[in-house]
Amino acid sequence: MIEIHDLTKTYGRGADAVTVLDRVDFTVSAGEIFAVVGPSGAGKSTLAQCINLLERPTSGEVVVNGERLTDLDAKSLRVARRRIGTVFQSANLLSRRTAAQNVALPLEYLGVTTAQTKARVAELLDRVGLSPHADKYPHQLSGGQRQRVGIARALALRPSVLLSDEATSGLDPAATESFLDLLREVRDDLDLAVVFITHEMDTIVKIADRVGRLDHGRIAEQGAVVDLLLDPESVLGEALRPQSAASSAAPGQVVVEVTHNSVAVPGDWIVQLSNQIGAPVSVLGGHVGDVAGVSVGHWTLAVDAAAADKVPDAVGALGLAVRTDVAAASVVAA
Ligand SMILES: Nc1ncnc2c1ncn2[C@@H]1O[C@H](COP(=O)(O)OP(=O)(O)OP(=O)(O)O)[C@@H](O)[C@H]1O
Repeated sequence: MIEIHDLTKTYGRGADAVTVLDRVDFTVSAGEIFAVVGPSGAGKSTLAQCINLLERPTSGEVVVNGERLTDLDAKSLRVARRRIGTVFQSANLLSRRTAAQNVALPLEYLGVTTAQTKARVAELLDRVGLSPHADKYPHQLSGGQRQRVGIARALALRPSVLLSDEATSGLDPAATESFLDLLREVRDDLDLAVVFITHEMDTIVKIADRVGRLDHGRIAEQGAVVDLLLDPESVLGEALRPQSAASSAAPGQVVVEVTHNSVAVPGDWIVQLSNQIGAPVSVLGGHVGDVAGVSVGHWTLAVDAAAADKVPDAVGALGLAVRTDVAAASVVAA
Protein backbone atom coordinates (compact mmCIF):
# COMPACT_ATOMS: atom_id res chain seq x y z
CA MET A 1 0.00 0.00 0.00
CA ILE A 2 1.20 3.51 -0.76
CA GLU A 3 -0.11 6.65 0.89
CA ILE A 4 0.64 10.13 -0.43
CA HIS A 5 -0.20 12.77 2.14
CA ASP A 6 -0.19 16.52 1.51
CA LEU A 7 2.66 16.22 -0.96
CA THR A 8 3.97 19.64 -1.99
CA LYS A 9 6.89 20.48 -4.25
CA THR A 10 8.09 24.04 -4.67
CA TYR A 11 11.00 24.97 -6.92
CA GLY A 12 12.92 28.21 -6.29
CA ARG A 13 12.59 30.64 -3.43
CA GLY A 14 10.92 33.91 -2.54
CA ALA A 15 9.47 35.78 -5.49
CA ASP A 16 10.78 33.08 -7.88
CA ALA A 17 9.10 30.18 -6.04
CA VAL A 18 6.90 27.94 -8.20
CA THR A 19 4.64 25.41 -6.50
CA VAL A 20 4.41 22.47 -8.90
CA LEU A 21 2.62 20.04 -6.56
CA ASP A 22 0.15 21.41 -4.06
CA ARG A 23 -0.95 19.16 -1.16
CA VAL A 24 -1.49 16.06 -3.29
CA ASP A 25 -3.29 13.36 -1.38
CA PHE A 26 -4.22 9.79 -2.36
CA THR A 27 -3.88 6.19 -1.20
CA VAL A 28 -3.43 3.06 -3.32
CA SER A 29 -4.08 -0.31 -1.68
CA ALA A 30 -2.32 -3.56 -2.54
CA GLY A 31 -3.95 -5.09 -5.61
CA GLU A 32 -5.32 -1.76 -6.81
CA ILE A 33 -4.45 0.36 -9.87
CA PHE A 34 -4.74 4.11 -9.31
CA ALA A 35 -4.31 6.33 -12.36
CA VAL A 36 -3.18 9.93 -12.21
CA VAL A 37 -4.13 11.89 -15.30
CA GLY A 38 -3.51 15.47 -16.24
CA PRO A 39 -2.60 17.72 -19.15
CA SER A 40 0.94 18.72 -20.05
CA GLY A 41 2.46 20.81 -17.26
CA ALA A 42 0.01 19.58 -14.60
CA GLY A 43 2.88 18.11 -12.56
CA LYS A 44 2.76 14.41 -13.48
CA SER A 45 6.52 13.92 -13.97
CA THR A 46 7.28 15.83 -10.79
CA LEU A 47 4.76 13.68 -8.91
CA ALA A 48 6.41 10.49 -10.24
CA GLN A 49 9.83 11.71 -9.14
CA CYS A 50 8.54 12.69 -5.69
CA ILE A 51 6.77 9.34 -5.23
CA ASN A 52 9.95 7.34 -5.78
CA LEU A 53 11.94 10.02 -3.95
CA LEU A 54 14.28 10.79 -6.85
CA GLU A 55 13.16 14.33 -5.94
CA ARG A 56 12.65 15.23 -2.29
CA PRO A 57 9.20 16.76 -1.78
CA THR A 58 9.21 20.19 -0.11
CA SER A 59 6.66 18.87 2.41
CA GLY A 60 4.22 16.02 2.86
CA GLU A 61 4.68 12.29 3.17
CA VAL A 62 5.22 9.20 1.03
CA VAL A 63 4.32 6.14 3.13
CA VAL A 64 4.83 2.59 1.84
CA ASN A 65 3.37 -0.24 3.91
CA GLY A 66 3.37 2.02 6.97
CA GLU A 67 6.97 3.21 6.54
CA ARG A 68 7.37 6.96 6.06
CA LEU A 69 9.96 7.17 3.26
CA THR A 70 10.05 10.97 3.44
CA ASP A 71 11.53 10.77 6.98
CA LEU A 72 14.48 8.57 6.02
CA ASP A 73 18.09 9.67 5.61
CA ALA A 74 19.85 9.00 2.29
CA LYS A 75 21.25 5.60 3.35
CA SER A 76 17.98 4.18 4.72
CA LEU A 77 16.14 5.61 1.73
CA ARG A 78 18.33 3.65 -0.71
CA VAL A 79 17.08 0.46 0.93
CA ALA A 80 13.45 1.56 1.35
CA ARG A 81 13.23 2.74 -2.26
CA ARG A 82 13.40 -0.90 -3.37
CA ARG A 83 9.75 -1.17 -2.36
CA ILE A 84 8.83 1.00 -5.33
CA GLY A 85 9.60 -0.31 -8.82
CA THR A 86 9.35 2.23 -11.64
CA VAL A 87 8.57 1.73 -15.33
CA PHE A 88 9.55 4.86 -17.23
CA GLN A 89 8.44 6.35 -20.52
CA SER A 90 10.43 4.66 -23.34
CA ALA A 91 11.66 2.08 -20.79
CA ASN A 92 14.96 3.94 -20.20
CA LEU A 93 17.06 0.85 -20.92
CA LEU A 94 20.85 0.96 -21.21
CA SER A 95 21.56 0.59 -24.93
CA ARG A 96 24.84 -1.33 -24.49
CA ARG A 97 23.27 -3.98 -22.30
CA THR A 98 21.10 -6.87 -23.44
CA ALA A 99 17.55 -7.33 -22.15
CA ALA A 100 18.84 -9.80 -19.54
CA GLN A 101 21.66 -7.47 -18.47
CA ASN A 102 19.22 -4.57 -18.10
CA VAL A 103 16.97 -6.65 -15.87
CA ALA A 104 20.01 -7.76 -13.86
CA LEU A 105 21.09 -4.18 -13.13
CA PRO A 106 19.20 -3.58 -9.85
CA LEU A 107 20.34 -7.02 -8.59
CA GLU A 108 23.97 -6.23 -9.40
CA TYR A 109 23.77 -2.92 -7.51
CA LEU A 110 22.49 -4.88 -4.56
CA GLY A 111 25.41 -7.32 -4.69
CA VAL A 112 23.30 -10.40 -5.41
CA THR A 113 25.48 -13.37 -6.47
CA THR A 114 25.90 -14.10 -10.18
CA ALA A 115 24.09 -17.44 -9.92
CA GLN A 116 21.14 -15.94 -8.05
CA THR A 117 20.97 -13.01 -10.46
CA LYS A 118 20.93 -15.37 -13.45
CA ALA A 119 18.09 -17.41 -12.00
CA ARG A 120 16.04 -14.36 -11.03
CA VAL A 121 16.53 -12.67 -14.43
CA ALA A 122 15.42 -15.85 -16.21
CA GLU A 123 12.32 -15.99 -14.01
CA LEU A 124 11.52 -12.30 -14.65
CA LEU A 125 12.01 -12.51 -18.42
CA ASP A 126 9.79 -15.58 -18.47
CA ARG A 127 7.11 -13.70 -16.53
CA VAL A 128 7.03 -10.91 -19.13
CA GLY A 129 7.17 -13.37 -22.03
CA LEU A 130 10.62 -12.38 -23.26
CA SER A 131 12.79 -15.44 -22.57
CA PRO A 132 13.61 -15.90 -26.28
CA HIS A 133 14.81 -12.28 -26.44
CA ALA A 134 17.09 -12.33 -23.38
CA ASP A 135 20.27 -11.66 -25.37
CA LYS A 136 18.90 -8.95 -27.63
CA TYR A 137 19.93 -5.32 -27.26
CA PRO A 138 17.25 -2.62 -26.84
CA HIS A 139 17.51 -1.52 -30.49
CA GLN A 140 16.69 -5.10 -31.54
CA LEU A 141 13.42 -5.04 -29.57
CA SER A 142 10.08 -3.40 -30.39
CA GLY A 143 8.80 -0.52 -28.22
CA GLY A 144 6.35 -2.89 -26.52
CA GLN A 145 9.10 -5.45 -25.82
CA ARG A 146 11.33 -2.72 -24.36
CA GLN A 147 8.53 -1.74 -21.99
CA ARG A 148 8.20 -5.40 -20.95
CA VAL A 149 11.90 -5.42 -20.13
CA GLY A 150 11.18 -2.25 -18.13
CA ILE A 151 8.49 -4.08 -16.13
CA ALA A 152 10.83 -7.05 -15.51
CA ARG A 153 13.55 -4.69 -14.27
CA ALA A 154 11.06 -2.82 -12.06
CA LEU A 155 10.00 -6.11 -10.47
CA ALA A 156 13.57 -7.36 -9.89
CA LEU A 157 13.73 -6.29 -6.25
CA ARG A 158 10.25 -7.58 -5.40
CA PRO A 159 8.60 -4.17 -4.82
CA SER A 160 5.17 -3.79 -3.26
CA VAL A 161 4.45 -0.66 -5.32
CA LEU A 162 4.78 -0.32 -9.09
CA LEU A 163 4.97 3.19 -10.50
CA SER A 164 4.26 3.47 -14.21
CA ASP A 165 5.30 6.90 -15.51
CA GLU A 166 3.78 7.49 -18.97
CA ALA A 167 4.91 3.96 -19.83
CA THR A 168 2.43 3.51 -22.69
CA SER A 169 3.22 6.85 -24.38
CA GLY A 170 4.45 6.19 -27.88
CA LEU A 171 3.27 2.56 -28.00
CA ASP A 172 0.89 1.51 -30.76
CA PRO A 173 -2.60 0.29 -29.71
CA ALA A 174 -1.69 -3.43 -29.80
CA ALA A 175 1.51 -2.94 -27.76
CA THR A 176 -0.41 -0.72 -25.30
CA GLU A 177 -3.06 -3.41 -24.91
CA SER A 178 -0.49 -6.10 -24.23
CA PHE A 179 1.40 -3.84 -21.77
CA LEU A 180 -1.86 -3.19 -19.89
CA ASP A 181 -2.63 -6.94 -19.82
CA LEU A 182 0.80 -7.63 -18.35
CA LEU A 183 0.42 -4.86 -15.78
CA ARG A 184 -2.93 -6.30 -14.67
CA GLU A 185 -1.39 -9.78 -14.51
CA VAL A 186 1.58 -8.76 -12.33
CA ARG A 187 -0.71 -6.66 -10.15
CA ASP A 188 -2.90 -9.73 -9.53
CA ASP A 189 -0.04 -12.22 -9.10
CA LEU A 190 2.11 -10.04 -6.84
CA ASP A 191 -0.65 -8.03 -5.12
CA LEU A 192 1.03 -4.78 -6.12
CA ALA A 193 -0.26 -1.29 -5.50
CA VAL A 194 0.08 0.34 -8.94
CA VAL A 195 0.32 4.10 -9.55
CA PHE A 196 -0.31 4.60 -13.26
CA ILE A 197 0.60 8.10 -14.46
CA THR A 198 -0.67 8.98 -17.93
CA HIS A 199 -2.22 11.61 -20.15
CA GLU A 200 -4.18 8.99 -22.14
CA MET A 201 -7.84 8.81 -21.09
CA ASP A 202 -8.61 5.59 -22.97
CA THR A 203 -5.93 3.61 -21.11
CA ILE A 204 -7.45 4.67 -17.79
CA VAL A 205 -10.83 3.18 -18.64
CA LYS A 206 -9.07 -0.06 -19.61
CA ILE A 207 -6.80 -0.44 -16.60
CA ALA A 208 -7.57 1.71 -13.57
CA ASP A 209 -9.75 0.94 -10.56
CA ARG A 210 -9.60 4.54 -9.36
CA VAL A 211 -8.32 7.74 -10.91
CA GLY A 212 -7.28 11.22 -9.81
CA ARG A 213 -7.19 14.29 -12.05
CA LEU A 214 -4.11 16.44 -11.55
CA ASP A 215 -4.70 20.07 -12.43
CA HIS A 216 -2.07 22.75 -11.77
CA GLY A 217 -0.41 20.51 -9.20
CA ARG A 218 -3.59 19.65 -7.30
CA ILE A 219 -5.76 16.56 -7.34
CA ALA A 220 -8.90 18.34 -8.52
CA GLU A 221 -11.09 15.22 -8.49
CA GLN A 222 -10.62 11.54 -7.65
CA GLY A 223 -12.78 8.45 -7.35
CA ALA A 224 -13.58 4.99 -8.67
CA VAL A 225 -13.56 4.99 -12.49
CA VAL A 226 -17.07 3.51 -12.64
CA ASP A 227 -18.48 6.12 -10.22
CA LEU A 228 -16.95 8.98 -12.19
CA LEU A 229 -18.25 7.57 -15.47
CA LEU A 230 -21.76 7.42 -14.06
CA ASP A 231 -21.64 10.90 -12.53
CA PRO A 232 -23.08 13.37 -15.07
CA GLU A 233 -21.46 16.31 -13.24
CA SER A 234 -17.92 14.88 -13.16
CA VAL A 235 -15.38 16.60 -15.42
CA LEU A 236 -13.22 13.49 -15.34
CA GLY A 237 -16.22 11.23 -16.01
CA GLU A 238 -17.11 13.32 -19.05
CA ALA A 239 -13.53 13.10 -20.38
CA LEU A 240 -13.37 9.34 -19.73
CA ARG A 241 -16.69 8.49 -21.33
CA PRO A 242 -16.43 7.09 -24.85
CA GLN A 243 -17.48 9.83 -27.25
CA SER A 244 -18.66 9.73 -30.80
CA ALA A 245 -19.35 12.47 -33.29
CA ALA A 246 -22.95 13.64 -33.24
CA SER A 247 -24.93 14.82 -36.26
CA SER A 248 -26.84 18.12 -36.09
CA ALA A 249 -30.26 18.76 -34.58
CA ALA A 250 -33.07 20.03 -36.81
CA PRO A 251 -34.25 23.64 -36.45
CA GLY A 252 -36.49 24.13 -33.42
CA GLN A 253 -35.02 21.14 -31.61
CA VAL A 254 -33.06 21.05 -28.39
CA VAL A 255 -29.89 18.99 -28.06
CA VAL A 256 -29.82 16.89 -24.90
CA GLU A 257 -26.69 15.16 -23.63
CA VAL A 258 -27.57 12.01 -21.70
CA THR A 259 -25.26 9.94 -19.53
CA HIS A 260 -26.01 6.23 -19.72
CA ASN A 261 -26.43 4.82 -16.25
CA SER A 262 -26.53 1.06 -16.31
CA VAL A 263 -28.31 0.34 -13.07
CA ALA A 264 -31.71 -0.28 -14.61
CA VAL A 265 -31.96 1.19 -18.08
CA PRO A 266 -34.65 -0.60 -20.13
CA GLY A 267 -33.63 -1.76 -23.62
CA ASP A 268 -36.41 0.28 -25.26
CA TRP A 269 -35.65 3.45 -23.30
CA ILE A 270 -35.77 5.71 -26.36
CA VAL A 271 -39.32 4.61 -27.19
CA GLN A 272 -40.35 5.00 -23.56
CA LEU A 273 -38.77 8.46 -23.40
CA SER A 274 -40.62 9.52 -26.53
CA ASN A 275 -43.93 8.26 -25.07
CA GLN A 276 -43.35 10.04 -21.79
CA ILE A 277 -42.57 13.44 -23.30
CA GLY A 278 -45.16 13.05 -26.06
CA ALA A 279 -42.69 13.97 -28.82
CA PRO A 280 -40.25 12.16 -31.11
CA VAL A 281 -36.67 11.62 -29.92
CA SER A 282 -33.85 11.63 -32.48
CA VAL A 283 -30.49 10.00 -31.69
CA LEU A 284 -27.73 12.28 -33.02
CA GLY A 285 -24.88 10.21 -31.66
CA GLY A 286 -23.90 7.90 -28.86
CA HIS A 287 -21.56 5.30 -27.55
CA VAL A 288 -22.01 2.79 -24.76
CA GLY A 289 -19.27 0.42 -23.64
CA ASP A 290 -18.61 -2.04 -20.85
CA VAL A 291 -16.37 -0.85 -18.01
CA ALA A 292 -15.76 -3.24 -15.14
CA GLY A 293 -19.01 -5.05 -15.95
CA VAL A 294 -21.05 -1.85 -16.00
CA SER A 295 -22.29 -0.41 -19.29
CA VAL A 296 -21.54 3.28 -19.39
CA GLY A 297 -21.74 5.80 -22.14
CA HIS A 298 -23.12 8.91 -23.53
CA TRP A 299 -25.94 9.85 -25.89
CA THR A 300 -26.65 13.00 -27.84
CA LEU A 301 -30.37 13.35 -28.49
CA ALA A 302 -32.57 15.96 -30.15
CA VAL A 303 -36.15 16.70 -29.07
CA ASP A 304 -38.68 19.41 -29.97
CA ALA A 305 -38.00 22.53 -27.93
CA ALA A 306 -41.63 22.50 -26.67
CA ALA A 307 -41.09 19.10 -25.01
CA ALA A 308 -37.61 19.84 -23.66
CA ASP A 309 -38.66 20.68 -20.10
CA LYS A 310 -40.16 17.20 -19.69
CA VAL A 311 -36.90 15.48 -20.66
CA PRO A 312 -34.89 15.61 -17.39
CA ASP A 313 -37.60 13.92 -15.28
CA ALA A 314 -38.45 11.36 -17.96
CA VAL A 315 -34.77 10.52 -18.54
CA GLY A 316 -34.18 10.27 -14.78
CA ALA A 317 -37.12 7.88 -14.39
CA LEU A 318 -35.49 5.58 -16.96
CA GLY A 319 -32.24 5.40 -14.96
CA LEU A 320 -30.32 7.84 -17.16
CA ALA A 321 -29.10 11.32 -16.33
CA VAL A 322 -29.29 14.48 -18.38
CA ARG A 323 -26.73 17.29 -18.63
CA THR A 324 -29.14 20.20 -18.27
CA ASP A 325 -26.47 22.87 -18.81
CA VAL A 326 -25.90 21.54 -22.33
CA ALA A 327 -29.60 21.21 -23.07
CA ALA A 328 -30.31 24.79 -21.98
CA ALA A 329 -27.59 26.15 -24.20
CA SER A 330 -28.38 24.20 -27.31
CA VAL A 331 -31.73 25.23 -28.77
CA VAL A 332 -31.26 25.23 -32.52
CA ALA A 333 -32.68 28.37 -34.15
CA ALA A 334 -35.56 27.81 -36.57
N1 LIG B 1 13.20 21.92 -11.82
C1 LIG B 1 12.15 22.72 -12.04
N2 LIG B 1 12.21 24.04 -11.73
C2 LIG B 1 11.15 24.85 -11.94
N3 LIG B 1 9.98 24.45 -12.47
C3 LIG B 1 9.86 23.16 -12.80
C4 LIG B 1 10.92 22.22 -12.60
N4 LIG B 1 10.50 21.00 -13.02
C5 LIG B 1 9.24 21.19 -13.47
N5 LIG B 1 8.86 22.46 -13.35
C6 LIG B 1 7.55 23.03 -13.72
O1 LIG B 1 6.56 22.28 -13.11
C7 LIG B 1 5.39 22.18 -13.93
C8 LIG B 1 4.99 20.72 -14.04
O2 LIG B 1 5.98 20.02 -14.78
P1 LIG B 1 5.90 18.44 -15.02
O3 LIG B 1 7.00 18.10 -15.96
O4 LIG B 1 5.84 17.76 -13.72
O5 LIG B 1 4.47 18.35 -15.75
P2 LIG B 1 3.86 17.13 -16.56
O6 LIG B 1 2.42 17.06 -16.16
O7 LIG B 1 4.69 15.92 -16.38
O8 LIG B 1 3.98 17.63 -18.05
P3 LIG B 1 4.26 16.77 -19.41
O9 LIG B 1 3.06 15.88 -19.59
O10 LIG B 1 4.37 17.84 -20.46
O11 LIG B 1 5.54 16.02 -19.19
C9 LIG B 1 5.74 22.83 -15.24
O12 LIG B 1 5.17 24.12 -15.27
C10 LIG B 1 7.26 22.90 -15.21
O13 LIG B 1 7.73 24.02 -15.93
